[in-house]
Amino acid sequence: MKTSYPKEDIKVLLLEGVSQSAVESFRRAGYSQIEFHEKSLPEAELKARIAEAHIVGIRSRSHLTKDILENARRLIAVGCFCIGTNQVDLEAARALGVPVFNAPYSNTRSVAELVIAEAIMLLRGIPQKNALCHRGGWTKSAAGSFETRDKVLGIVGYGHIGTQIGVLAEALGMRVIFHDVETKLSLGNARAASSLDDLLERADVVTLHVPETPATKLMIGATELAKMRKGSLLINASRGTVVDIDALAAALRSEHLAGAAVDVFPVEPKGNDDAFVSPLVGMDNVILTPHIGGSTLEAQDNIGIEVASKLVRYSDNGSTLSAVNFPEVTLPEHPNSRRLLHIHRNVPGVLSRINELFSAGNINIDAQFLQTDPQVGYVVIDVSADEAQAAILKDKLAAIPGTLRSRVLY
Ligand SMILES: NC(=O)c1ccc[n+]([C@@H]2O[C@H](COP(=O)([O-])OP(=O)(O)OC[C@H]3O[C@@H](n4cnc5c(N)ncnc54)[C@H](O)[C@@H]3O)[C@@H](O)[C@H]2O)c1
Ligand SMILES: O=C(O)CC[C@@H](O)C(=O)O
Repeated sequence: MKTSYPKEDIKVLLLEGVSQSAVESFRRAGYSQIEFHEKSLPEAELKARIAEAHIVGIRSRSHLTKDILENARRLIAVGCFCIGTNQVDLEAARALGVPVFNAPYSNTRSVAELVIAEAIMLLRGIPQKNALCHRGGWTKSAAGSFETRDKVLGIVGYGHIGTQIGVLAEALGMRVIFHDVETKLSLGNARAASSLDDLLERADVVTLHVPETPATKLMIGATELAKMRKGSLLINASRGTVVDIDALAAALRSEHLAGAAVDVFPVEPKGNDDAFVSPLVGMDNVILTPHIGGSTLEAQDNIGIEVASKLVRYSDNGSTLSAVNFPEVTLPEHPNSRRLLHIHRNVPGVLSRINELFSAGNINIDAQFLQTDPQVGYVVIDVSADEAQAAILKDKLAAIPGTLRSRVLY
């Protein structure tokens, strides 16, 4: 059957060592042209490779800017094999008619477990004791070493990760407070702080779980660090842009903070062979981890399956359920119809032009699905048409002013 993109011609580009479970999912779904890279690619190479690809899968390192996306003429969908989607210009992707998918839940438990472990380690002063032992030292002392029980944990960003941390922390006997821009249902005995400042002033351990947005950029700087309790601890496993890292280094040097655990950095190495540079390097009371909060085999395996299946579903069936930048439609299968997709700028008149086209051609519409957002309209039309009629319809759909993409799916 003639479609706009026969499966065997669809090129899938997978970067940053996404789990093999993703590769297997694409193969099982009949996709054979899969290009896999262990690392992110340098910008020029990324631009060249993505220009050939129909589907691209990335993690947090690859920045899909407007320029790169506009150059990716064949691209139909982007998969972020992680939670964060800040590395993709979502508006630019939407304006080009390219939905972006992610895995909003699959690694949240892994991050929560790491944060709890770090809170315990920091409260006990283990990072510095461990470092000293490695240098042949010995400090058998209870000074600066505390139980978690009854300590106040301040969670900034009480979403999927923040709430799980709250539940785990309460099981250890911690008192949980949180700050969020949205009104959130408190789980267990957690209580909303009256403001970020209130949280910073009360918490023994502050942990950050906000997304990277303009509002969270440098949300924790010198002023906020100064508001934290003397001897308190900071954990950042959200995004490197959320904390002013030089101000954090200064707060640790002055011993205002007793320690920190940092998993994400304003500038991160592109891959495992590149050097890591940070003002926190060499500080014994800081746990440094290479952005592995969500990197467990379980999480990566699940993310691979979750995001690949969303991309396959979109490519095979047109469903955009859970796309982060695009009108969402869930589509039933109509194997006896032909399915056409039309993505357009949401301007008056496009839908009537589409429908006129079918009535003029005396083509029966078996089912039609429409979803719009203020910028983009997405119409899926199942029709009784033969192969030649579908091809003609596709060309006519493509010629409607305001069209971003059109496609014969099956
Ligand atoms: N280190 C890692 O490996 C790793 C793994 C997964 C996620 N992350 C990061 O963690 C972030 C949070 O993940 P999640 O699944 O909990 O996301 P989420 O969307 O479920 O929760 C984020 C919460 O932050 C709140 N928020 C947004 N802006 C805020 C602001 N300015 N002030 C206060 N609260 C604000 C939101 O309302 C929401 O409740 C992700 O966006 C990602 O960047 C890191
Ligand atoms: O795997 C990654 O590169 C990012 C992990 C994490 O920060 C996320 O956003 O899910």
